[in-house]
Amino acid sequence: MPETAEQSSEFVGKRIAFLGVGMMGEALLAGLVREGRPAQIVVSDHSSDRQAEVAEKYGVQAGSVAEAVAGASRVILAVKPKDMSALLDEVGAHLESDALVISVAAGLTTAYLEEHLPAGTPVVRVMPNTPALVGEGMSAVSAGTHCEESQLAEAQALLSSSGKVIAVPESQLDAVTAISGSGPAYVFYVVEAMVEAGVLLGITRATATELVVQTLYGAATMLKETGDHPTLLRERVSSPGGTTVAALRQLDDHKVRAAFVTAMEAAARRSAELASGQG
Ligand SMILES: NC(=O)C1=CN([C@@H]2O[C@H](COP(=O)(O)OP(=O)(O)OC[C@H]3O[C@@H](n4cnc5c(N)ncnc54)[C@H](OP(=O)(O)O)[C@@H]3O)[C@@H](O)[C@H]2O)C=CC1
Ligand SMILES: O=C(O)[C@@H]1CCC=N1
Repeated sequence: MPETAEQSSEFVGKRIAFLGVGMMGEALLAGLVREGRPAQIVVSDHSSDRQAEVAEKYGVQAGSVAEAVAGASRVILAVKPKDMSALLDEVGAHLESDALVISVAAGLTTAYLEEHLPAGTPVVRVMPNTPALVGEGMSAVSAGTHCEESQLAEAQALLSSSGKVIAVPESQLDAVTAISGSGPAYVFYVVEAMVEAGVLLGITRATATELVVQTLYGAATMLKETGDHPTLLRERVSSPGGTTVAALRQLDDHKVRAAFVTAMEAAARRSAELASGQG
């Protein structure tokens, strides 16, 4: 792996290895690069095309898993759960003794990660989400058995480059996955539906998209900035006998609220299944 003078001296001890730079790996990488740390980062991906594309786009180094892990003080694992066991075997063979391992894989517990890594390895399990790509991510972290407070804080600091970070008990991470991990997909699904409806009502797709996206952004900003309860905010939109109540009655008749609950229960269940190796 080619090294610049800068990378071979002062930055080596702080090197961050990204193993797997698909959707989620790239989203987190983008935050660190925005923070101005590209010289510290080495990426590795199964797909050599993808690895080269990401390395070029963000101006970071690229190499094999062994090259990325050797000399890295932080190792971020962002492969699919089904690929994790093979990756952990490879990582374990090259891991520095004081390296912190951070996994973003859905479902896979800190106990699972610890079991597949050298004894005593400090691990942090994270559930991030893709808005990290634009610095508006939401990550929840839990520490493994050998992870000290300072190492959890280090992981939180690293993730804060791509958005908000909270620490939760690991028992809550399946629920977190159902809420904020998968959450962006529910929002995009609602956007698709609203745009389709707008087109049906005779608005061009471009205009409908602009209307929907800004409405979503405005509503999210109101929720965040006012701190008001969503019920109160919804009631303020709903004039007596008006258009909004007519629409909301249809959503209730179609059991949309209940559908969200059962959908999110399914996501949490699936996260727990991934932990027990079912898939
Ligand atoms: N996407 C999301 O919204 C979120 C994803 N996550 C978690 O993030 C992880 C990654 O998901 P996502 O980014 O969507 O998946 P992607 O498939 O987009 O990315 C994973 C990448 O890792 C590569 N890979 C597989 N095995 C290895 C290996 N041994 N060494 C190096 N690279 C490897 C894959 O290559 P190839 O395809 O060639 O195998 C692929 O490019 C998952 O565990 C997921 O649960 C968590 C929160 C949100
Ligand atoms: O769908 C998944 O399994 C991953 C985890 C959360 C979001 N995407």
